[in-house]
Amino acid sequence: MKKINAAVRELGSTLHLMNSLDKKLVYLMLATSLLNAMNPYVLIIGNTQLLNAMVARRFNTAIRTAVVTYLLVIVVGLAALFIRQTMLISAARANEVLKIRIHEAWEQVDFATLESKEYFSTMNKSESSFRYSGGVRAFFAQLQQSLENVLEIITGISLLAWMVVYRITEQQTILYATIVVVVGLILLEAGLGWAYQHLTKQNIQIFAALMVLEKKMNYFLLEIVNTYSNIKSIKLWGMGDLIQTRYKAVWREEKKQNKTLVHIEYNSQIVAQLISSVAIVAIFTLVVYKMYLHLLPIGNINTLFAGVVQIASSVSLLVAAWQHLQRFQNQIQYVQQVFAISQPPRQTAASQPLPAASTPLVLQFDHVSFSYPNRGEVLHDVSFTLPFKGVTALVGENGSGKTTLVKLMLRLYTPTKGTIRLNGTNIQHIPLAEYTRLFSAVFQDYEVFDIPIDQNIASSTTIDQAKLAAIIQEWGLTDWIAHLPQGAQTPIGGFSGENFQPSGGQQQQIAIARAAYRDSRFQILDEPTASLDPIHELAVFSKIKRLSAHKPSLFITHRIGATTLADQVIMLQAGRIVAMGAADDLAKQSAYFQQLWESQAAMYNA
Ligand SMILES: Nc1ncnc2c1ncn2[C@@H]1O[C@H](COP(=O)(O)OP(=O)(O)OP(=O)(O)O)[C@@H](O)[C@H]1O
Repeated sequence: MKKINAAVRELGSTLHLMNSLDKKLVYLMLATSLLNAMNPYVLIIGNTQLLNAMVARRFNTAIRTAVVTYLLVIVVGLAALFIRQTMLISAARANEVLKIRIHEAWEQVDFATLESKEYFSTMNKSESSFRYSGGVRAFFAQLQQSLENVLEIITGISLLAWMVVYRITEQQTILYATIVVVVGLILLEAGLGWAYQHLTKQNIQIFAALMVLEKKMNYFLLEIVNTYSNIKSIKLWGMGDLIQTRYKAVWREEKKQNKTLVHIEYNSQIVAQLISSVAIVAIFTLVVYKMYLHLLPIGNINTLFAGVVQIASSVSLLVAAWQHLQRFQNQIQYVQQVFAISQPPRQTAASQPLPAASTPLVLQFDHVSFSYPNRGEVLHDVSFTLPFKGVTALVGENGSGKTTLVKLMLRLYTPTKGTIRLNGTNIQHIPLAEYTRLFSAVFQDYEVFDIPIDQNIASSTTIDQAKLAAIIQEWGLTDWIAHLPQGAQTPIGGFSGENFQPSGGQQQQIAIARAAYRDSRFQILDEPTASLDPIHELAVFSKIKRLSAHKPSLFITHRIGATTLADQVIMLQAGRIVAMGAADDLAKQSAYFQQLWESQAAMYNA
């Protein structure tokens, strides 16, 4: 029941979306279905009357019936054709309108609110869903076909049911035979209905799998062979076969899924034919038997034959149309998701202001745990207090959770358990943009963008030139920036055609300068010296110390020696805090600190 409710709700929301594209589409679809479903039965009933009149030798009535019937069929047929064509033309236009809306939704997405790259895969999927489902035109064509078939089946069954039930009580044998046939049919049809539903589910799953395969192919085409550094590695390391084999496997899988799809559609048709033919044979026998007993006029044999043929063909068409419609339903959800993400997030009533600029700030982790999706917990029940003052070093082995902890602090992720508070207020209740401005953070995977260097540093097109010059000077960027054709205004990368590619170390310097430029209250540096040479590394460490007099900082480091620059040290091991305090104290008290110190000292002495 829940599933049916969900399917009806989804269909309702798709119809709502379609209706917003063109209001007359739904009416055109209803009118076409109604007229098309009417026509076969006008013909069947007209022919039956004609036959009955001929058998009774009432020729004038027969001629009148024939003229009225065929005129009606022609008029209804032409009207249905005209309305259907109008519907398809409107649907084609609505399809373009929907595409434009999807692109507008992409345009409106506020990048700052996105949490993962999943959104971009939703964007891709919303495009592919069009290719796979055939778009608005296909949706209305299938919906109209389904509705028409349902109406035809209902009318056909009503006619047959009438013939079965008519004068049923006049003979005991026909009464019992009818009861037995109807009960048997209900049971059999329930079983066949279940089998059909199962096949439809498989059909939809294959389409979902095909979309995943498409995403993999896109990954290959857009992210692997479209990146020069990858092609370079493929050539240098002779990895062509290795990578290509992997993607040939995707093609193979796609071929396999398509074959299964053909198989399922074939089986669905068999089940559908069984659904209609078993019932038809049983009812046919009953009705012919009634005619033999003179309980029905012989002319009605036409209604019987034609009704049966009509139901059988409607069931077969409905099977195909229904499965298409279900696929469409399944895929249009990506479009709905894109629309949902492009809506501006609603401000919660519980939104709390930041503490006043002069108030000292304290961040408090209270029993915080975190798991990445599809992964076990990587941080376990972490509690500590971090005042925004002095220099804090966060130390731990690879994968111990240092970066994750900092990302939670910055609200790039939300804790799966526990709470992070700023001066007592849950940070989730503070408006995100205001909260984020408290920090300037540089990560290992720092990003510089295809815009001029000065805008990269200022994170804006409005630049305080004096401040910029001081920071460039202070952080040692002057040497190489001075040699560029447009100095600090030189754009980075190929987007602007300049194609200036800063080295890894230069990119990191830009990222650090960006952090220094921002008037934040706290500075976070994730492994700030990882790609710097020893001379720059030493300079950065001593500057962190100097700058921290004005701006409190937290830096993540593997270099245990660098902890001597910090006022306090937090040590993480396998997602738990194992020690916290001044470096001198930890050197005496923490076995883990001593162990790291000794292993690194041995490495430098060697
Ligand atoms: N996006 C992600 N999805 C799944 N697991 C992740 C993700 N990012 C990190 N992890 C895992 O979480 C654990 C902690 O990673 P994290 O990057 O926080 O460690 P770290 O201490 O900063 O490591 P390193 O010193 O190597 O940078 C690791 O086991 C890592 O593999």
